[in-house]
Amino acid sequence: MRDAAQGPWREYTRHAFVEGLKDGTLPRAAFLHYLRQDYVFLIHFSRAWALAVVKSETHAEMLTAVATVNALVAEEMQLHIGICEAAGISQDELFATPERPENLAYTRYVLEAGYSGDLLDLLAALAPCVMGYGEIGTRLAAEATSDTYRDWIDTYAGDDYQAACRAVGELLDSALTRRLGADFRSAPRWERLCRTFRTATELEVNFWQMGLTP
Ligand SMILES: Cc1ncc(C[n+]2csc(CCO)c2C)c(N)n1
Repeated sequence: MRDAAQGPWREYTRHAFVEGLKDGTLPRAAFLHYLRQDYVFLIHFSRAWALAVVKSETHAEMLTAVATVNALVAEEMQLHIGICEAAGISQDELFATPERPENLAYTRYVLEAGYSGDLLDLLAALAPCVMGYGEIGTRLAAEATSDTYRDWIDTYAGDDYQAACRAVGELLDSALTRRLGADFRSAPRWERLCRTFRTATELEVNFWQMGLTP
């Protein structure tokens, strides 16, 4: 799926916003604006992962989906609350953040992929978010030249997050095999799933771009 999204994948994982996290040149105002939007994003993303529980067909699928819902609500949203609180942005303010159109487009696209499709359609739309941050985290942990955004980088480079990426990868592989067979890349649906993955990747690029314009 990533190979089919080549150009956008590179724009996503090497966006100017990401490079600014790496060398510490990203303005603090842009980072806080991004975090506030991302908090709203995570609310809707949690809903999409809850929909993955609904669309599961096995206990193993349910387990991974429900673990992701919990990680999102209990840990990742908590990270944003903590960083914003330290910057003087209260939780009430955070919750009341007006949603930017780039944010709305992305999360509702993912939810719609799940509403109108099955677990595969939903996972194809969810995967770029999970895997992209995994790639960005490991690269920045190795290449960062500043400690300004070290906490953020360490969250995504850390063992817990990397293990979550592997679990989602295994869920995607097994869900594909179960529904389309071991040779799922030759199935008629494969191309469309790759297109969904690519569109979600493009929406990630727009999200970074939104981050640069508070
Ligand atoms: C725009 C945007 N894209 C991806 C992530 C990362 N992320 C979103 S949900 C989740 C947990 C597993 O799905 C992770 C790591 C983010 N925070 N904001």
